[in-house]
Amino acid sequence: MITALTLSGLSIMRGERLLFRDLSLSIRAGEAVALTGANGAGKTSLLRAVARFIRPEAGTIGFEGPDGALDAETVRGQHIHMLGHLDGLKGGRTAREELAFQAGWLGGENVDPAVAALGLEPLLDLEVRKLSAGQRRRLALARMIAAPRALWLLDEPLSPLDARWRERVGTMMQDHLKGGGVILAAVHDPLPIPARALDLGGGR
Ligand SMILES: Nc1ncnc2c1ncn2[C@@H]1O[C@H](COP(=O)(O)OP(=O)(O)OP(=O)(O)O)[C@@H](O)[C@H]1O
Repeated sequence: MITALTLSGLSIMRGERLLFRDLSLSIRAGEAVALTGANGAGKTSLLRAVARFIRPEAGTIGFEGPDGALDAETVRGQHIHMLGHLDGLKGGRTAREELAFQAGWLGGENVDPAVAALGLEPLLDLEVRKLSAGQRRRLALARMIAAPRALWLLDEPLSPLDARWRERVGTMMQDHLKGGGVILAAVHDPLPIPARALDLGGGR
């Protein structure tokens, strides 16, 4: 469990460009933050820094659990789901195989609740490469139900979803928060749940 995520004095560079500097934020269990900003402002880069895929130029990213500070590598290995806009799925597997693989790799055992929550039953025998963008996104989201983890880092999670699935995934997010989860989501459209806004401003 993560009780708080704290960013202090964070600066991130990509290439030669400083995307933002001196960013501070604290998110507690049960809270969602909607990260906004223009194209290129650094939303994805911030999510990737929290997931430890890239190193900040300055500042710290800290995680707390019920017994105090959590080691960042443990957090990355056990407590984070990162959902990028490319979904991270293998095209040649069936949806059933891919979900079983991803859930198993992340330590999830029973995929049935995830299949039901994301309405995947009719899609399970299709190859991932044959799924539509919204169907792929639902498959990608299913791993977060199949292998529960506290911190959801979501990059434009709802963008390919139709109105019905936006609403259902909104309910999933709300359930995650009620269970003590934390959500940091990069968005261009408002999230369908109460969320604090953090605007990274102009990009290029
Ligand atoms: N690997 C990289 N090397 C150099 N520059 C990069 C790299 N990845 C991203 N950038 C640059 O960093 C800046 C921020 O990119 P990022 O993807 O974080 O923006 P974003 O706010 O998520 O944008 P969008 O709304 O378009 O998704 C962009 O100008 C991009 O070109």
